[in-house]
Amino acid sequence: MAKAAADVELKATPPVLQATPPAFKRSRARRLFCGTSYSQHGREVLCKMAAQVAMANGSFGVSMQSPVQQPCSVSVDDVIVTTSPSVENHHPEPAEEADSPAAEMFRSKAQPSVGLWTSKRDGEVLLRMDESGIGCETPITVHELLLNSVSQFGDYPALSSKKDGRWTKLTFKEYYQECRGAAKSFLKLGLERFHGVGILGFNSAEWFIADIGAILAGGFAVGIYTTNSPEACQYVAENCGANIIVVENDRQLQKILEVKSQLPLVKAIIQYGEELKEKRPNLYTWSEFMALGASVSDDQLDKIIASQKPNQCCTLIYTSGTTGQPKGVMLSHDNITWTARAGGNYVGLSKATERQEVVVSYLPLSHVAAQMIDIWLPITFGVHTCFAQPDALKGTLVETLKEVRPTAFLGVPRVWEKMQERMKAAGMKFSALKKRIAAWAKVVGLETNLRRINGSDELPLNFRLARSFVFKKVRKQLGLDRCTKCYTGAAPITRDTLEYFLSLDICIYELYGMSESSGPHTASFPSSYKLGSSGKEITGCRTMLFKPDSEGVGEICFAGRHVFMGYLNMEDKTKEAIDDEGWLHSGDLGRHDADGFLFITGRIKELIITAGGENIPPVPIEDAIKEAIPILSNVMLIGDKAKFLAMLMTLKCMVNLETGEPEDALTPQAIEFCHKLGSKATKVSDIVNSKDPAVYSAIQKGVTSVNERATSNAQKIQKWMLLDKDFSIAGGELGPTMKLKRPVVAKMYKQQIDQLYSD
Ligand SMILES: Nc1ncnc2c1ncn2[C@@H]1O[C@H](COP(=O)(O)OP(=O)(O)OP(=O)(O)O)[C@@H](O)[C@H]1O
Repeated sequence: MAKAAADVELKATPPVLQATPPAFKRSRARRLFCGTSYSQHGREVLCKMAAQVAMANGSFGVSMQSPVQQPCSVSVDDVIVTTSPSVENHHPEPAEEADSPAAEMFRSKAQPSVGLWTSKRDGEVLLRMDESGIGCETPITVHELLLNSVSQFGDYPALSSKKDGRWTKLTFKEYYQECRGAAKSFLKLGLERFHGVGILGFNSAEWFIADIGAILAGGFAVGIYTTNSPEACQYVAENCGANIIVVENDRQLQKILEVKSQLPLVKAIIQYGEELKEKRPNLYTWSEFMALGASVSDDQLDKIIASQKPNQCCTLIYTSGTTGQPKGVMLSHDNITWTARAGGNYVGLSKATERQEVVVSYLPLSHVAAQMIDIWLPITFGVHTCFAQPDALKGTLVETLKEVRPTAFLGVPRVWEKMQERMKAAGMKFSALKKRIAAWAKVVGLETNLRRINGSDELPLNFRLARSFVFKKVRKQLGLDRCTKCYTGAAPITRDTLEYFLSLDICIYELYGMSESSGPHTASFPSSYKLGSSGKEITGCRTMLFKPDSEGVGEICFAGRHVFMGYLNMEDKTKEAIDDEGWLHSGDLGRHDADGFLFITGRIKELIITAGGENIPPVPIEDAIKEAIPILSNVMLIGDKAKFLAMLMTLKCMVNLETGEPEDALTPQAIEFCHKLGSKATKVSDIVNSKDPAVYSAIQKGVTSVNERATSNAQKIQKWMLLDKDFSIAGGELGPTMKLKRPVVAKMYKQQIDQLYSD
């Protein structure tokens, strides 16, 4: 039996117990813990954890004595745990003998001091270990997570893809082998340690395999938004030091080729989704790429895998830039593996061995939410991921949902809103009788579900009837008939949309978090739900409301093992995000209710501060306007440093399914709205060019009704303008998760805004 050792260093600084595995000491691939503990119990936990990691590295039969206060040795059957009082005093001893190549790697990577954050690509951080519970579980790497997954779910289906009308699937075992294969090929192509593999394309098995392959090969997995311009792709590729770019198709390839001459570090491009239109040096098809790794040995790859540490970066998530230049959010192995475990446990995901969950992968994978839901939770819990078609968001998503019938589904608010709009439009075509039944069912559905949220478990007869004859059919038509976990996240959702789905007996649970928290921070689920709240912290995560006002609203700050490592190459931005005590400042405003539910009330970065000095969060006003005037698609409140508030508005119009561009034709729902007012308009231009009196006065009426409810005069909308084109991702006004890019809109429509304030 191999002897192993782990060192534990302790420092008496409240409030968190931190530990960072591993560095290297003495003759074997041992791991070092730098811990901060403020209690005897904390020290015990730290020692236990060190022992666990030592065990994971090949030592068995651990038993422990209680650790003592000062520098000490805790003798363990196979593990020697040494404790000493200060992290700063630690200097790793040089290796005496190099008995494994992994040891060699560890030695060269040992850092004299590590903190809670870093902005260096090869940096390490202290892990924010808890004293007990899930927060003190042994940190693992992505590779260790994969091995766990293979041993538990090896033969279960992991990934299913539909091509030319046929589904093909990979089991967890096969998936793992494919990832290893991709890792070898990346090494062959010259992927360097802590350098990026940029992945630019729609969700597919190849996307996942490239992502994980990049990590196993010691690089960074870096999703690039498919909506990025060539320059935005260049920014990300340059920032992460990409050696390799993986693209889906010729359209994405052309973007990279356009900027390739300015990316000297890029050594190869791989295209996975369609055949190459032309051959070029260093351009590979997916199968050519996968074949390259044949000459790389398992041993070579295993050495690199063995050198990886849970507290090192493996993934970069680039923020979508709704508030400025995108930042590379560095996520460590532990950020990903711990958050997936903690988040999945919290919302009650079942393991494949009990009941296999199924999800549909369609949201942009460069976003942290999609990576968590589609890649990391599935690997942790053995979830089966099925890929939607590339035109999912242009209309085919529901077809895939109907076919796959997922058990869990995450939609960003805009996805739920679009579903709501389509269902309303379809409802308009119902016969009078069907319309009456639907209206009755929705009233019953909402009333009953609101009562159930407030604790009632009564299911009255009318509700049961509505469920049998209406709700079940609706769920089936949406492909959500098996789905017990419907989520929204990534942006605020309106109460109107939540209530609409609740009236159809679909309760949408909220996830709240950010890239910097590896995805989720709070979540709601059936027994922990309040309408309009984003739930409570995932077990092991903590919230602090910074500088709360008289109503208890303060900046939401996070702590826990989900907090990111830092922004790549952006030390100042990192220091702005993580304060001296280690709290991550989200920039969001929120309050807790008496039961501990978090309500998000706005974003500091979005606050409008009028010339009169009043702070106004725009979202509640915008939501109220959209609810009062259903023909509106997008609205943006403006008035920063101005004397009064004004609003830009767009109308609901059809979208070109190919380009995603908004068209001039109004949606059937918008046309119906106009007809009810006596307007014959069928196009956006009909309304805007003629300032259609019926529509304009209906909008003014809605604005006036919202103004009447305003808490102060400063919160009233004094002027508004209808734009002749809806906002869109293609147009640049919306981010990839369909979040409004306020600074971009302000710039694009400067002339119109100036006009509002000059008249
Ligand atoms: N459930 C939710 N309700 C309301 N807002 C949410 C929710 N989930 C996430 N958000 C918002 O999204 C933000 C995190 O977004 P993310 O990390 O994806 O950054 P981004 O939008 O891509 O980029 P940027 O930082 O440039 O805005 C949160 O800070 C919060 O404002």
